[in-house]
Amino acid sequence: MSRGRDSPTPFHRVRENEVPTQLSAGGPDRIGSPDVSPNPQPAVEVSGLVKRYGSKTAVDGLDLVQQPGTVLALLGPNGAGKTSTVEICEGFRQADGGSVRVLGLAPGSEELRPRIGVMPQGGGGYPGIRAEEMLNLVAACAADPLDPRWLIDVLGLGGAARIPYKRLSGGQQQRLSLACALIGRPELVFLDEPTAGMDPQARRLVWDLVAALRDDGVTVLLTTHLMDEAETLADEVVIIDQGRVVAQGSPAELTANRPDDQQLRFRARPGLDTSLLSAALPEGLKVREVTRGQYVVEGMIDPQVVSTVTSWCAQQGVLAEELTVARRSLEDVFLDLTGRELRS
Ligand SMILES: Nc1ncnc2c1ncn2[C@@H]1O[C@H](COP(=O)(O)OP(=O)(O)OP(=O)(O)O)[C@@H](O)[C@H]1O
Repeated sequence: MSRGRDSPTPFHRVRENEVPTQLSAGGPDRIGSPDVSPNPQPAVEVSGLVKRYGSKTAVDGLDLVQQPGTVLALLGPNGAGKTSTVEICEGFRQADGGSVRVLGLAPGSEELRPRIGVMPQGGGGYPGIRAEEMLNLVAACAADPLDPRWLIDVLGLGGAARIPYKRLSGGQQQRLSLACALIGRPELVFLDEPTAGMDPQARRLVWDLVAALRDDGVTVLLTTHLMDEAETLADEVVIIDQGRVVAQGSPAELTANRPDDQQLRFRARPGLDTSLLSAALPEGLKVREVTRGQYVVEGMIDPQVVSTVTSWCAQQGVLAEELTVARRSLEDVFLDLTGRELRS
């Protein structure tokens, strides 16, 4: 039975603009039906995945395991192979090698279809169809859909319900696509770049919704090239580059800092002699030019180290710009592993 408009909803609305923050626990108000067995099988299991397009290897032996009820972010720059990986899991692309199981089943199997929700990159809808008509159509394909009206409200699309798809803003189209992914109460949702092109308010709404899904035990596999998105939402981050996993772990694990593992970063003229700076600093500190003109000093950063770096730069006749002492971010992890920036 679908959730009626007056019946309790799975979301607590705590803000004026009705941004969902959390799903209620248990009972009929769950969006999904998580696996609660003591040794749950992985929600997603990818092993040695390979995808080629002609001579281009887009996914190159990728492994990942996602536990049920978690949020996993595939983080990587454009072209890293995120969409190829996700669309193989969804059953929309064929792998050229390796194996994939989704909820223990082969991607694309009939049995799997009602159990997953898919938000593809860039959305896509018939230009003349109204937002609420589109959601009603998708709801009609589900055995036990959520109430479309309710979901439209939750996603802040109330004012756009009767607007044809083509006339919705990019962010509204994205939110409608997300509503379509969720309407069938999936156990597992794939969200490909869910906040691409959204303004900060809409992005926040989607972030809250993902957190709410997780609270309700729904498994979420999302792709993003935004490290703050991965850092905020994910239990597990898999950083991929050129079709390979370059690092994985929780955001805290990936960015973990020991007291002697701090970073001082600054920008200056490219090609400074880092061995000279290294010699001026206490032993144990490492100095590198990670990309052209972007320098990093790693180790125990104290006020004396900051002072030494700025005066050494002054002696070289260069200004140390954007000097920061910070814990490592996922962006730094990616930069250190690949020598490139995530946004490149
Ligand atoms: N249908 C296709 N035909 C040919 N090449 C493709 C095709 N789809 C993807 N590619 C290429 O494969 C590589 C990986 O693409 P993919 O879309 O999987 O990466 P992505 O990490 O999702 O990137 P983005 O964030 O830009 O979507 C890219 O070099 C892309 O150009």
